Amino acid sequence: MRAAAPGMRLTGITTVIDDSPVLHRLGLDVPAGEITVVMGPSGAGKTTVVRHLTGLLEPDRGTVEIGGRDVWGSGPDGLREIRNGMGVLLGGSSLFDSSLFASLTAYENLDYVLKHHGFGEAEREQRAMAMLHDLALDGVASSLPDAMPAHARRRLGLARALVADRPALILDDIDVCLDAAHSPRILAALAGWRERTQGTLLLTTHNIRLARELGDHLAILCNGRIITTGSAAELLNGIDSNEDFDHRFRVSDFLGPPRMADILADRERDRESRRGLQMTIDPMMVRAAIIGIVVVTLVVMTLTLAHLI
Ligand SMILES: Nc1ncnc2c1ncn2[C@@H]1O[C@H](COP(=O)(O)OP(=O)(O)OP(=O)(O)O)[C@@H](O)[C@H]1O
Repeated sequence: MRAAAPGMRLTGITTVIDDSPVLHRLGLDVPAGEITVVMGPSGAGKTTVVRHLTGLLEPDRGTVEIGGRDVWGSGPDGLREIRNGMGVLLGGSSLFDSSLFASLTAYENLDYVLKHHGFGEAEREQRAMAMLHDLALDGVASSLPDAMPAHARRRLGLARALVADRPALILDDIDVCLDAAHSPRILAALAGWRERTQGTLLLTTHNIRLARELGDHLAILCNGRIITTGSAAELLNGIDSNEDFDHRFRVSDFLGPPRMADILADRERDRESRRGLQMTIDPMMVRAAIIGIVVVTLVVMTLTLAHLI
């Protein structure tokens, strides 16, 4: 039987690390069975949100819920159960970040996860081999993670998160995997996971195209707060570059003083839109509006005078 996809919710999250505020009153809803993409500039707090959701870092204030369960109020056993229900890929490309066992080969790393989730031997072999193939890792099945190139190690981390078809998936900064040669396979593997589990996926990325193609929902995180949420397709419609992204979401407003280049670019855009507006005003319409105002004023004055007399 397929496990139900959990919703995720962060409420009023405030986090201070080394006396520096990182998140402040952050709220985020991740609907069950859908894909939510979190975007925002470097240092905005995306990884910190992931660490709260995955039970790695307790916030100073606020609550984190997964499937209605309080992640930080469930005790060690509860936390373990919640963690068992999710596949996780942490940011960064080091061995530690990818949650891989250094002493196990690529194949054994996947087999370990599958055994932990109670799969029988035949299904373990079938699933591990299929996942290695899907993510172009056949050639390194017998290699230890340390001996692999960083991009392959990263894909193995993703394979580990996907292989047991858990109903929740949290992927921090998968951009590292998304080189031109491998991104179609990665997107296909994610689509396969989604089809099989109908699960909930939260991912963080800087990749606008990926967010638009994959995301149902988009949340923009800036300076430790969610500043915008909505449909990923609608919010990212027509955005092709980081400059477009910054302009639409006014990201630079949240990062200290604005840059002169942005101000000059805004002025130019205003000038252009004024020019566009002037061209769309029809002189006949202006004349008709003035005549209408004069007629209405005369009628009102006549009625007022008649009333006074
Ligand atoms: N362990 C830590 N010690 C000190 N500061 C930290 C630590 N972890 C995070 N921070 C600080 O918290 C802020 C948010 O970091 P975080 O990694 O969550 O941002 P991010 O949005 O994921 O960035 P990126 O897109 O570059 O991965 C940054 O200013 C960072 O320096």
